[in-house]
Amino acid sequence: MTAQILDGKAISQEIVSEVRAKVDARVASGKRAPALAVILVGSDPASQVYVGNKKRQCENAGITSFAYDLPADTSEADVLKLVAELNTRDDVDGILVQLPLPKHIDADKVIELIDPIKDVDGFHPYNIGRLVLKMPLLRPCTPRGVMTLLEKTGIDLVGKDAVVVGASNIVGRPQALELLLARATVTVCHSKTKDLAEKVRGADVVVAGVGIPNFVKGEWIKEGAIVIDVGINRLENGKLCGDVEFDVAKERASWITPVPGGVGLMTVATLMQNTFDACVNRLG
Ligand SMILES: NC(=O)C1=CN([C@@H]2O[C@H](COP(=O)(O)OP(=O)(O)OC[C@H]3O[C@@H](n4cnc5c(N)ncnc54)[C@H](OP(=O)(O)O)[C@@H]3O)[C@@H](O)[C@H]2O)C=CC1
Ligand SMILES: Nc1nc(=O)c2c([nH]1)NC[C@@H]1CN(c3ccc(C(=O)N[C@@H](CCC(=O)O)C(=O)O)cc3)C=[N+]21
Ligand SMILES: [Mg+2]
Repeated sequence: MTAQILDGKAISQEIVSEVRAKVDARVASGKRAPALAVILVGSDPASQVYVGNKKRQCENAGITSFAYDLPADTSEADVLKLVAELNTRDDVDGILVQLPLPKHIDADKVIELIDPIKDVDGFHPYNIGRLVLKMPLLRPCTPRGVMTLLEKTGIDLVGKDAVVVGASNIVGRPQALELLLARATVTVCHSKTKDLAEKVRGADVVVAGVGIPNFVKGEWIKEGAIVIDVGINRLENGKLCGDVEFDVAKERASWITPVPGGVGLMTVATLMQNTFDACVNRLG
């Protein structure tokens, strides 16, 4: 079987247009547009690309964005002070602190200070806890974006065997919780997992978020499986590639996401949805 491509570019544009329509209706009713504050500490080139994409999609969605580009040597105390101030500002609905932060700043401490109602990344323990307890509020963007892609296949996830490769706080763990909420049977794999190939071979749905190019071999993919590649790896030749051996996997999968043009774009589009939702949650 040759896979159909799950087109993150087209689907993310659809999502942003839907948010735009809701923002326009909101503004037409006399309310203000949603607003997102984005904090970037330092000048990591990949982070600059992602933050640039976020600002551009805010414009497309009609969402106001406030950029806080801080030098790499900004103290932890100053970042915490900024978050505390943004928590109190009535004209800010969403707060996003771009990760990774420089080593001298404790990211967990910064995330925990964000008011959960403004936590559009969905990383705060409160929002993760809500997802665990089957009552999600603001859901992490990447896994929520993956669920949107899975919906677009039209395939019912109920009772399907899903394997998540990677168990990080921002990708693998919340992805497993999302799939469980959708009533799939979920296996979460990580660096200590035995017989990874065998686990992937049994999967109807594979989500890979590891950070190693071509780590998931195409030959492991079950005929007809859905393959979602969250990995973003930059090769020495400057090209981006995912965690899945795409060319081989696409000959076995029913659906597959490309890199670039897949999950990354959905992450940013989902951030627009979360920012709209956070605004409505706060202000109606
Ligand atoms: N498309 C998007 O929007 C996003 C993409 N990404 C990309 O996704 C990838 C993962 O990111 P992130 O989750 O932050 O990465 P982390 O490094 O935080 O986590 C990687 C996970 O992969 C696991 N892992 C590492 N080596 C192996 C191995 N040999 N076998 C099985 N599992 C392994 C780790 O296991 P252990 O827990 O045991 O350490 C860990 O759980 C990266 O390429 C990143 O760039 C990230 C965020 C958003
Ligand atoms: N607080 C926080 N929230 C995040 O959501 C967050 C983060 N920190 N740190 C880093 C990861 C990674 N991430 C991506 C965003 C956009 C693309 C993206 O736009 N990708 C495009 C192109 C990227 C390119 O050209 O480099 C694509 O895949 O086609 C990828 C990855 C968000 N993350
Ligand atoms: Mg990480």
